[in-house]
Amino acid sequence: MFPESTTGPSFEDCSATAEWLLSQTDIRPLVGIVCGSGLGGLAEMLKDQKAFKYSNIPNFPQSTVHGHAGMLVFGTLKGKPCVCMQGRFHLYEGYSIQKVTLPIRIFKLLGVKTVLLTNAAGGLNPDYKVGDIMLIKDHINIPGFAGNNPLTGPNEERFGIRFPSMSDAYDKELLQLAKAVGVELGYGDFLHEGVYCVLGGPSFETIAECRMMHKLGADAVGMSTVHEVIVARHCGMRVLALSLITNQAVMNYDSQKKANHEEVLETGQLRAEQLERLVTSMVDRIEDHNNV
Ligand SMILES: O=P(O)(O)O[C@H]1O[C@H](CO)[C@@H](O)[C@H]1O
Ligand SMILES: Nc1nc2[nH]cnc2c(=O)[nH]1
Repeated sequence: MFPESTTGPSFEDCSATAEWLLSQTDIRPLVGIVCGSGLGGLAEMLKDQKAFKYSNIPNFPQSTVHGHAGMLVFGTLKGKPCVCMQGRFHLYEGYSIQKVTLPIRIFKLLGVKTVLLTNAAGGLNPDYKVGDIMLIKDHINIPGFAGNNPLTGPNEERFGIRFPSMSDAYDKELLQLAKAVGVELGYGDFLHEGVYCVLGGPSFETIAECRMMHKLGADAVGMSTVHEVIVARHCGMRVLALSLITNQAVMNYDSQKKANHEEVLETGQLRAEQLERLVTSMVDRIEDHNNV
């Protein structure tokens, strides 16, 4: 028997939420977008919007973090039906890891095929500058090392298999496409491909932890995304994820710098337009791409 804390919302709970949402809108989304800290402006690009406050959606958690508005927005982007989370959930908010990732399963039940995840992250790679964009090619799941994985508990076969692979978590074709689109948009100078490391937060990292993560092969660090990727891959959706490098992780003992959420949100605002253009162009091309 699994302890209650690892059972999470049931398939029936997820279905009830998805059915409720589908009864409220005619939009049948194929792309699901998650906005990172300070990146909620992405949702405003959707046309013909139908927006739901998280507090009005059955079984949905509430956003508690500044920079995460707490709205689920349906609409079209370049004519493509999308659903966008303006605000995600994090482990440090006190939600179970199953609750943090519940919206991803709801995406699946809404009919989403491709998930586009964004986040704000600290740069560990010394070549990265504040404002750079990193396309995520792989991750290091530190909470997962300690058994905190969103698939812990009885496996729900209606979503996926017990032991999904993660070596193919980040869709290679979508990564190539994102790189090409980034270069077309003139972002080549500040676009990277790298490894994202997730921690539980909410405290930022120590200097020793930053050095360790960099030595382990991580290029950026954050407190989200990876759990969503695992759940999305478990139920067979394709994933593209990107980090906006909102601050440089502190790696030296003589540095006076301190990571802070205000800088994270400010950098989000600074790069909002470019990020919106990248996401819009990707959504525009994803369907063409899927049809190949
Ligand atoms: O990953 P997102 O949701 O963008 O948020 C990032 O920004 C917050 C810290 O400033 C943390 O929640 C971190 O994970
Ligand atoms: N853990 C972590 N999350 C972030 N989110 C944005 N910047 C950072 C950072 O430096 N560290």
